[in-house]
Amino acid sequence: MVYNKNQNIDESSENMDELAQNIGEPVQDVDTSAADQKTEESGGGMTGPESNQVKAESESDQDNYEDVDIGFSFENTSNIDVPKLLIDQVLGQEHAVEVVKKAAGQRRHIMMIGTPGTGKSLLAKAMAELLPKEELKDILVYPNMEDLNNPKIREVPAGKGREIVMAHKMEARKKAQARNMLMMLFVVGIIIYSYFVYELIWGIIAGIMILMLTRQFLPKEEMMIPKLAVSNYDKEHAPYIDATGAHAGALLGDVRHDPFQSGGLETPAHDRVEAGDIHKAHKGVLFIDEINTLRLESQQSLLTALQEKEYPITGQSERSSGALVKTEPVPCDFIMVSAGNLDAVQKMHPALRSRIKGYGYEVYMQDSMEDTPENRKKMVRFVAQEVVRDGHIPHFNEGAVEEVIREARRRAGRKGHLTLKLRDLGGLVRVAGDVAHSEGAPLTTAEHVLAAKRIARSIEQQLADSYLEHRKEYESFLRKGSAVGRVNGLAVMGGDSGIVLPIVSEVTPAISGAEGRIIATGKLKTIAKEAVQNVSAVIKNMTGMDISRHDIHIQFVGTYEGVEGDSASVSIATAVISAIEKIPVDQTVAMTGSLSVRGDVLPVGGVTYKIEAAAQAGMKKVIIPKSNEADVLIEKAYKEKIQIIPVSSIAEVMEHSLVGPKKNSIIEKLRNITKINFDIPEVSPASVQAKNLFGCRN
Ligand SMILES: Nc1ncnc2c1ncn2[C@@H]1O[C@H](COP(=O)(O)OP(=O)(O)OP(=O)(O)O)[C@@H](O)[C@H]1O
Repeated sequence: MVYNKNQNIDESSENMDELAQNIGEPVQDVDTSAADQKTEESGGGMTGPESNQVKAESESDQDNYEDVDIGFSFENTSNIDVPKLLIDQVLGQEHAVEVVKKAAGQRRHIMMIGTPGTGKSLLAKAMAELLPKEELKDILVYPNMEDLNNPKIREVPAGKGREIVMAHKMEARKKAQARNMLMMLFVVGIIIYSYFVYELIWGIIAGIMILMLTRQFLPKEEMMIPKLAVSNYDKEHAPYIDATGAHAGALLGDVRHDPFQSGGLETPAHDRVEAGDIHKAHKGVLFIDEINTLRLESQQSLLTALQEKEYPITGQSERSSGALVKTEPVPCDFIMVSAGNLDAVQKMHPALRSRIKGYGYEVYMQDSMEDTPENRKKMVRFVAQEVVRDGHIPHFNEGAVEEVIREARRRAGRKGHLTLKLRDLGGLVRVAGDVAHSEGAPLTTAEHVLAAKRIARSIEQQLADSYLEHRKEYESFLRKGSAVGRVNGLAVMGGDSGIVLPIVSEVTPAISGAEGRIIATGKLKTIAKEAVQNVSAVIKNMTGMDISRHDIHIQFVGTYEGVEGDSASVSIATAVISAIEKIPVDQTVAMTGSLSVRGDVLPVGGVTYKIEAAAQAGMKKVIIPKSNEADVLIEKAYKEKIQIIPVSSIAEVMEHSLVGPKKNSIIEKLRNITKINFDIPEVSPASVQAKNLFGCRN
């Protein structure tokens, strides 16, 4: 089934030619039609004999993008069975599922590393369902008459704690009632006696004083009632406690401050004890996302709790009366599921990491799965699950599910894969359902999903649109003609929104006698800075240009949020070479690619989003790394707007981006140096994933 997706395209890009103006750099109007014709003849911009074949292949890929063969027919997702157990609802994380099942049986800790929204907390919840309910316990805090500041702790079977507290309350009430009755009789006796022997007023005064003294000195039954610190009454399964971002008190337990402390109005110490997440997770699962954000002291205490399986509760604030109180050790035999990205591993307390390594499993979460009939079926089930979980939106018909799968392909960013960033995809399902619901439609259809795609745009996508509008309005990038030292680079924001990132270079003589410098501006972060250094190596070593007495300025225009990643290195190299050699760059071309120090163009992330951004911005051609070619899944309407040029080397980049006769000599130079190794080694999906995890975005 094919739907018209043209609604998604920003139509304003139609009139962009009128807007192109000279900004800062001298712009030359160059007739590029000859070059266009040449690229068309050579098979859509590719050079070499395999170009026609590649074109045919990419066409068939793009057709695949349109067709979604689920392999079976269904009326709507209400006909799809949703598994009862959460573990059976998890998609595409077979390894993690296996580990969770194993770890639940052996009570082992797990660390899950991977992209947000791929099911880490879902798996932790699923693990809690797998733990035996019979082992659950309640935890009671009792007063310790020998040392009131050291309350006693008792562990009882789940549900029993509530019964014990109720029994104590009943007992206390009965005792209090009997005592009060006796006291009343005594006081009435005194008043009557006074009335007859002395005067009534003395009897009333004596009665009030006796009542006050009794309140002060007689035992207070309420104070002896234990506190139910952890209750598992009526729990369907073992507890799942999410301690993400918890402060020390919430994580390890706390003792509340008592402003009265004495004089009969105080609250007994045991009654002020509050269990922490580690105690509430006793016999269950404690989930901590971004564990590295916990303070080091909290991580240390967590480690003690993991080792000892019990941890006393004390007041966390030194200035509180709660700090005087410390309970007996409180049981906390939980399974810890920690999660995060690679950063979490690096910044985590080494002893805690080593404990998990030694007594548990580490799992790397997948962020895409193969686009097979089996997995497409799972995607159908996913949509059904999300509809059921939401509980308010109408079920999806077959066409709507196909549209969701199409989007899953696009978001995967890898040929033949479906995304596993399912939280975001679930968001699309919910918005589509909301659209259908607001229209009163009985089922969610493909049109609702398409409408949802327009509505449910991430902040980054909206920001990217706003950038594009501003940049068009203020002509921050050119879309016509050519300019020296100016390149339309491409970047990704937030993982799913492409933007045009203009890069400008200028070469100026260095201060007399001083060594030339490379000055890059635009809030560059570590990898981007390194990329600039590598590019300078390419320029020095490969072109043989003498730049030792020149300063090379590289400016990333309008990058107020900073730049990270190395995928602009091809654009930087082009801008700098253009500036040094005074060869103009075709401004109808946008480009992305990582550059090796040998001049090879290496793959980058987010290539589909970048191409779409280039098309939306009005570019005519986009240069991408050849090894990313298979990842391109752009929507049909964009395909008609832009020509994709896959390249393997910097020489090819120059061929397709520089204009004018002077370009041939530089291309020749670059070709001679890079021809030794034109074949780029296949990049493993894992390395691209790792790169994404480390946040390489531009
Ligand atoms: N692999 C999956 N299978 C089925 N549903 C999933 C999967 N991954 C995510 N989801 C859906 O997305 C929701 C959010 O996922 P979850 O909170 O588990 O992600 P996460 O990896 O823990 O993300 P974060 O690190 O941001 O907390 C789940 O409740 C579920 O609806």
